[in-house]
Amino acid sequence: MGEADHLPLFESKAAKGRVLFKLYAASMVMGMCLIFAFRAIHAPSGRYSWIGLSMAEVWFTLYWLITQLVRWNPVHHYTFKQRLSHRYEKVLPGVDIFVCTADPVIEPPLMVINTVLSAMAYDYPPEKLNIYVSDDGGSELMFYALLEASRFSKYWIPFCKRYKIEPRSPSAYFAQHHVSPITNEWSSIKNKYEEMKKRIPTKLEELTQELKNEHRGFQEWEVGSSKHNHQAIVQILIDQRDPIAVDTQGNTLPALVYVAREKRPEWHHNFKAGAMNALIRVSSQISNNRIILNMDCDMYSNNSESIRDAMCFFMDEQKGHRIAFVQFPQNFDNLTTNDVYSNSLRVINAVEIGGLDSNGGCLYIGSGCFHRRDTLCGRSYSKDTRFDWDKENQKTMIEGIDVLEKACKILASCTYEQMTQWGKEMGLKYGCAVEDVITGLAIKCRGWRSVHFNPERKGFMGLAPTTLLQTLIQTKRWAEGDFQIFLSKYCPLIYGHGRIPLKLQISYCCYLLWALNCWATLYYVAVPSYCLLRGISLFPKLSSYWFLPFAYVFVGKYAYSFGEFYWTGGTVKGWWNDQRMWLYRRLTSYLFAFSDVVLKSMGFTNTNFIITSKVADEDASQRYNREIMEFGATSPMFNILSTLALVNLFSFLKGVKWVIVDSNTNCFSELAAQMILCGLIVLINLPIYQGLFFRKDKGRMPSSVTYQSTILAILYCTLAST
Ligand SMILES: O=c1ccn([C@@H]2O[C@H](COP(=O)(O)OP(=O)(O)O[C@H]3O[C@H](CO)[C@@H](O)[C@H](O)[C@H]3O)[C@@H](O)[C@H]2O)c(=O)[nH]1
Ligand SMILES: [Mn+2]
Repeated sequence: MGEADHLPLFESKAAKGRVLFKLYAASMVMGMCLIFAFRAIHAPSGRYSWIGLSMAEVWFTLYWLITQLVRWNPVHHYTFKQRLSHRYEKVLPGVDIFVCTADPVIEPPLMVINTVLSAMAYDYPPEKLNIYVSDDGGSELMFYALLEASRFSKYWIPFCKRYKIEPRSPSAYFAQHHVSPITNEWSSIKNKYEEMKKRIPTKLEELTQELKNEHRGFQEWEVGSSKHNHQAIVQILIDQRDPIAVDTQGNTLPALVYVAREKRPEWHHNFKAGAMNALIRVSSQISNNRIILNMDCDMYSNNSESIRDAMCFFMDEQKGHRIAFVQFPQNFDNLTTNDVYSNSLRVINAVEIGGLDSNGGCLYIGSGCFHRRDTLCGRSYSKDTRFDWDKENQKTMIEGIDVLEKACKILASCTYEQMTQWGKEMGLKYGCAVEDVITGLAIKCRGWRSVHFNPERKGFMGLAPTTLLQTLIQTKRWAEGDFQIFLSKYCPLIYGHGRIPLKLQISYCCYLLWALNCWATLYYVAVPSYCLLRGISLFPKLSSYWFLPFAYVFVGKYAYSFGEFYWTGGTVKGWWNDQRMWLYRRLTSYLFAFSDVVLKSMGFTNTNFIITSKVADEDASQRYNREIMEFGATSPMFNILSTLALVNLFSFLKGVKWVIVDSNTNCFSELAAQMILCGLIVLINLPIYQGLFFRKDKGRMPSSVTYQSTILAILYCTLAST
């Protein structure tokens, strides 16, 4: 072994500028202490609004402290893929790639096969890749699309590899490269893609018997079977042992397997976690690769080297044996310039998760995560854990394809998990809306570490929701799942005690306590405006020294958040939108998440998983591209947002009237802070007023919401003024 053989396969660097950050944090803490001193010294006796506000401030401070811990010492990792290839090219482990889809209408098969094709074209020995598609929609349309993809891959993979193109999802590639750089072959492959697109039916009626005759697999769909009621279907579309399973250059193709686990109305299917567990079992029968990559159907591979990146972590001689999973950030390619719904997860990806990583291991957040199979299946870490990568452990199949498929069907049946540890100690955990976060936490509590890897060229690109309601519902699912974990036996502060570092336990709370944020925020939005109407002052006078800490903390917090957002590549307007969305999320998603968790713990509701739609109608997507906020649906969430926006508008106007019309400057000085607060809330809510009163398009606020919230707001204000 030469000198070079001892160099690590990855290195980690701490972020710079930490001293400045720590000074800033210390000064903020001082500011906050002064605020509490003011609250204590000036507390008017028996005023509940004051006590409430103080409590809200205590909460904000506690939560802010957690967010600082998450920012304390972020690390970034860098991989050395050449060293990997130099040392291990021959013994690179096989990878099973899981793609989950659940509904052919809101997750169009064409999108799914683009994800599949991008996975098949990874820069990795193709004989070591196995792609498994889990179709919870149990749809023949999906199956047909996959059949087409298996044929197209014969052309697509050699094309990708010869010209080293990126990204390797055909639709994303052609969208980014309008003009051909490589003429002839480029046009021919593009034509093939377009033809394939035309052949894939979008409606079941278009799937003719003639098309179905192309593959024996269609016989698996029994008469009367539906999304929620059908037998297990496992079809190996590309069998690597088959001599014809080669691309146009004669290279082996990655294996491709279609799986629709059995669904019966009387059996709970446990959403994505259930699908993943079925895939873990089915794949163990077919390829049993040691590394598993999970991709959501809407998230294609944007970087053909990601598998090699992940291997640099797993195969590192020094630290690799303890790493259970490598999570790539989730990036989105359908965001608008200023990201109206703040879906980019910009700061979370660039700052927070790296911080969690240094505090003991990042979160598992679903799509874009590489796992070791055994850790996902419940194995605990022990000091002697060592992996022998040289030992070839890919399964060599001897069974015929029919026998294999039959065996797999049993593994994908409803009854298989009965009386087993699946969903508990094995595989992904059930019963939580964020199966990923809870599973990742449990893995870390078994002694493993994890890595967050955020390379220059993004690893995965997905679709973010494109309407306000979809965004809020998605956030609600996340906040609900997270809060559920906090209240469960897996609460990191208890379950993690002695198992993971304390700073990681607390860091987890940054997300697990999202839902609780609703109360303090709701209070801050609803009560100061109420008191403004009554003429009750809740903050120090403008001329008082006590005003300074408030101003400092407020400006400091937002200036910092702006800097962070801007330096991680956001725009000014994007930051403003981000602030608005945080407010809306707290006022609606978190509130509903909180209530649902409480109701669930009392046994009134069940965990649900509302799948985010990946399609939007023409009209709505035009508005999305123009960054016009989309309301256009009735939802109690909109009622809350509109009512609060109006309440603040009325209070602000009343305050302005005092100052300007009545020239009551004394009153201004007393209530200035509240007026500023209301004024800012009004400013940030401009899109709501537009949606309520000024817009004519289909995306405006439904008139029922307008009426209801106006009446409510007027009632609230009348109550305050009397
Ligand atoms: O019954 C179900 C429901 C969903 N899915 C799949 O789960 C994935 C995620 O669903 P989506 O509606 O796109 O949710 P997102 O909020 O975008 O997903 C994020 O949040 C989820 C947890 O809430 C994680 O599982 C995901 O990996 C993460 O990207 C999709 O591929 C779905 O097809 C299933 O396979 N079966
Ligand atoms: Mn998604």
